[in-house]
Amino acid sequence: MTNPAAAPEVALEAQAPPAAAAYKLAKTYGKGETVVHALREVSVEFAAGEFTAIMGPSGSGKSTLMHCLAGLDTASSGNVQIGPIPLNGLNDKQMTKLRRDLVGFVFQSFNLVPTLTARENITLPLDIAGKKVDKDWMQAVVDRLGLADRLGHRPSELSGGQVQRVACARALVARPQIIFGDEPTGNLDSRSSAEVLSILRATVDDFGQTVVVVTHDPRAASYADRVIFLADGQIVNDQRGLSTDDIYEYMKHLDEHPPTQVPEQSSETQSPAAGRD
Ligand SMILES: Nc1ncnc2c1ncn2[C@@H]1O[C@H](COP(=O)(O)OP(=O)(O)OP(=O)(O)O)[C@@H](O)[C@H]1O
Repeated sequence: MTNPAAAPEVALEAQAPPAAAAYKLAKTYGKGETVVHALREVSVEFAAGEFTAIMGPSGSGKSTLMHCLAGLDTASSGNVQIGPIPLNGLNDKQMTKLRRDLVGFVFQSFNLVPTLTARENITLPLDIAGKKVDKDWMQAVVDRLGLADRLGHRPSELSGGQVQRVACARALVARPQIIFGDEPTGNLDSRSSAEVLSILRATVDDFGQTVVVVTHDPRAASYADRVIFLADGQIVNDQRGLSTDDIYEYMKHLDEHPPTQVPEQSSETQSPAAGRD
């Protein structure tokens, strides 16, 4: 017999809004003969609690897409939503507040403040925003990342791996709607890189966090639940459960069938999974 208590949960899950989404997002640079279509009406939704990697050849529009999604850049047309909030029409002040309240960032260079302790670095975004730190949550994050006995140290007194973990804790402690990573492992050796990716993976698995990273590295992308491939400003593939080899093979395929072979324009030419449905 069906458990009647389970039904509402399923219904709620089906209706859960995406953590972030782009609808028909276009970005062009320049005009006339020199025009560059960095994004060609890209539509994509990022489900809450999922880890997505964005891949594609150099110049395919990965960073542009991520920057528009994170409210760091504005598109030429189309819409972006963070949670239920459309970014269109927000002024600079509102955009800054939205980034501060709803978005976490983990960048290639981890941008810790050298004169502050690990604890102060972790709480800095909340302190700037004048918000109270949720002590229990901070403790849970710090414990999970193995930083409990390092909170009084400055970045120069921490190992490279610990610096990365502090940067991840800082992104997590404000409980953002979504964490964006721009090549978060770009400068790291393979061990440190695996550590950052495991942390991001754990934030999704243990805390239900939503994570979206741009990466060139098939191994890094294999930590994700879902991989979106861009070519020539369009989503050309969107799949879940890919191995490093699958991702490597598809990237090779994109190199052998360069972006000029992707048809011009519009959401109809994208992977069905990329559309707003
Ligand atoms: N400020 C800009 N002015 C002109 N063209 C730009 C500008 N920023 C990006 N572009 C162009 O837009 C396209 C997409 O760039 P984007 O940086 O998003 O690609 P990417 O996939 O992140 O590349 P990479 O992997 O090399 O970092 C490229 O053709 C790039 O040259």
